[in-house]
Amino acid sequence: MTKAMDDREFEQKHLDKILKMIRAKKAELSSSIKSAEGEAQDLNSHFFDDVKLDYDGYSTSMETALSIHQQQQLLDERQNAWQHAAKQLSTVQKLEQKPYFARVDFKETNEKPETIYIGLSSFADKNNHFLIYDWRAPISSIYYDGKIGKVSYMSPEGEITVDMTKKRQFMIENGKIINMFDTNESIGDQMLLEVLGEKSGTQMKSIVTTIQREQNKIIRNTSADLLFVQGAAGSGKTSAILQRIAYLLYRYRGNLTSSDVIMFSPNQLFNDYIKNVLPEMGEQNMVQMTYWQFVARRLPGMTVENLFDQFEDSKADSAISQFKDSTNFFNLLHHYAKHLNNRGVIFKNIYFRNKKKPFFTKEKISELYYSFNSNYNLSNRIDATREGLIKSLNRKINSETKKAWVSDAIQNLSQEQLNALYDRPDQEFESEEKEEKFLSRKIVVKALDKVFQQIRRNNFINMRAQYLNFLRAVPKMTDLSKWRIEEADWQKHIEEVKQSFMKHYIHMNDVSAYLYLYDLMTGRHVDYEMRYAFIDEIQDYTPFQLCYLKYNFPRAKFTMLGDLNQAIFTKDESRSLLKQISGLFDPEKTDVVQLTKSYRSTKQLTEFTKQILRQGEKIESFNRQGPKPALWQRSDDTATIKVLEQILDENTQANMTTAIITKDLASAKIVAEKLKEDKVKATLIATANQRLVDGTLVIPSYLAKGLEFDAVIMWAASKENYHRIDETQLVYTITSRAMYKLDIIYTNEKSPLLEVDPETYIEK
Ligand SMILES: Nc1ncnc2c1ncn2[C@@H]1O[C@H](COP(=O)(O)OP(=O)(O)OP(=O)(O)O)[C@@H](O)[C@H]1O
Repeated sequence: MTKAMDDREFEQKHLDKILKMIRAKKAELSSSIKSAEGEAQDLNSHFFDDVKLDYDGYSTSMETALSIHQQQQLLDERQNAWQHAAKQLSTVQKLEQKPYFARVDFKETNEKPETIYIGLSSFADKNNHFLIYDWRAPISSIYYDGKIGKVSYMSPEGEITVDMTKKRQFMIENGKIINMFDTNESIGDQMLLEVLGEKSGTQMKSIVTTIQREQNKIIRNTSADLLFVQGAAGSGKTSAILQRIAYLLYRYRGNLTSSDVIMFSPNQLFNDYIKNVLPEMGEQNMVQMTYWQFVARRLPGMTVENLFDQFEDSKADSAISQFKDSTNFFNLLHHYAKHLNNRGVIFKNIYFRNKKKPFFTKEKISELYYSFNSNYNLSNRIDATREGLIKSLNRKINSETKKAWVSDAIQNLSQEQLNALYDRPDQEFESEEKEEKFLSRKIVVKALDKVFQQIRRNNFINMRAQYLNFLRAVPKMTDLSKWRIEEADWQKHIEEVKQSFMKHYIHMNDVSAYLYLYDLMTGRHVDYEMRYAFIDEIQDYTPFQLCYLKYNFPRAKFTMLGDLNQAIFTKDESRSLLKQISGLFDPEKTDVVQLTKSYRSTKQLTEFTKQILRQGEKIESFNRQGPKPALWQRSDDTATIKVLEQILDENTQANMTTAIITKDLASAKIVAEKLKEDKVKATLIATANQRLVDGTLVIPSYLAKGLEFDAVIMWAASKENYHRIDETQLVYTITSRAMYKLDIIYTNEKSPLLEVDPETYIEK
């Protein structure tokens, strides 16, 4: 028998032994869950038998309350035991499918040699001896980090160096080892090749078995306040974030829960794409949001410019936008708000019934607001004003009850409405006059609730006018010519903002500033609880937005990941992003990591796509083989559709999912329509709220962010369609979505942005 066979046999035996123990544990847990369930049911059905009921008068007596409480506690304990066992069972069930994926042998100085196995979670025998180590345990780090020989890892007691003598990887299916490799590399290419060779699906997968060394650094970083990751398309940024969240939840278990972690992602489609990764690793998903959701939920009365409009709005790269997106603009707002402490807050009248005569005039509100001491800050001022207004509101109740509308209202009440006003059905009054007084007061208080709510919600501040006032003040606070902005253009811009406000519409480059001004004026409480904030696809955020997120989550540690080469909304502005935001964090606590290797695509595809970039030379390809990209030039639309259908046919035969990526939504609709006419099955993804499905998709570029497909067809890649230099990032984003096969179709001349070494593609 060869040594390899020997080893394999040995490992299979070990696996069988572990599996046996796992199954025994599973049976044990299942039965204890059953009995816990039974007991809880029993308790529940006898709940009131055991509780001493003693209803005396209106309130439950102390003894009854205590008895209910005790019974409840008993139930809760059972419930907890049950929950704990159920969680354990689900872990064990996962382990049963794949107990572990690696083994490392190592020796610590002056200690005996050790062998450990690493899996998705830990598993111990009755004596608490670990048979499987969680991949996030300190010692597991050596599997990801080191080559054979001396290697260090961080333990809770500090750095420990060991001598690693073996590193073995397993592929296990249905209790059988189907493949195993001994490797000297951090993670052997062989294993990675196997994993990457698997077909894509509508759901992202965890990379826990093959985390790369550089990725591991991101995952296990606990020191940085700002961890900034710049990584090529497909270098595993998104994968690393999700693994990092799982790691942090493990590392700080008991202190950190998934609700203390928030992740901002490019769109809803993407959220859907990644939603299974954490649950597969046995963790709960974090709070997930898009920036649009984050701001729009606070402005229910306004329409906030959406992704679609933002993409189609070509003015986005003007000098004015650049200025409004900058940290300078953020700081200007702060200054402006400070000056409001002395004067300048714009108020609104508050009305009640009479639409002509205000209930509280704006002059009176202003007088109240500025009557407070000048060392008040803005938020105290607003609180005091609110209180003052509520006091005067209460004072007005009496005089209001004497008005004619109140007695009219009482006359017109139905018996049912009347009954609802009394405190008790049998309420008695000394006289009719007293009863009328009581009812009048009730009616007035109810009607004034609207006014009360307006005060409570700070609706006496004229926010829109205030924001416009700020924009008007900008030229006095800063020299706009430094931003290449003419005064007249600025005035025109203000007028445009005003017009859109009148239509209750707000642009993306106003919304954060608008909310920030509101927050500064009202002292809205920011979220001190959030401990970790993750921002994926950072290149599509403006410096202003990042400042605003930092302001909203002052205690959170930030992880920002992105590829400045894929900036499809902010375009070239993104280059200065890191510089602009680095000022927000302590430089000592800022770590910047670069990921240069692309794992998504085959060597042929990466070699092609990286040339599209002006600075793409840093991107390394991973040695996985596939066909070269194909360029299809055809003379007219009929011919391009024919080619499209031919490629789809080939891809489907080869069992590949294909995304046809168009520049915008309009052309995606046209393509989908044409395919439908020809009875070719394809799903149009028109909004981010749709679901990803198997089969062929037609999708506009800005919704394809962060996703990947076996095969991509770039539609209408002509010069006419893509010619601006700032569309480079867009073309790169589209083409880098492909894992295995890329076809590019166009009529007439091809886009100059696709001018690359002809050796790297084939023309068909
Ligand atoms: N260490 C790894 N082991 C196995 N697969 C990996 C690894 N790293 C990345 N991948 C795979 O590479 C692909 C790209 O990863 P991911 O989407 O995380 O990259 P990204 O950097 O976020 O890409 P983009 O910026 O283009 O959206 C995924 O299929 C992922 O599973």
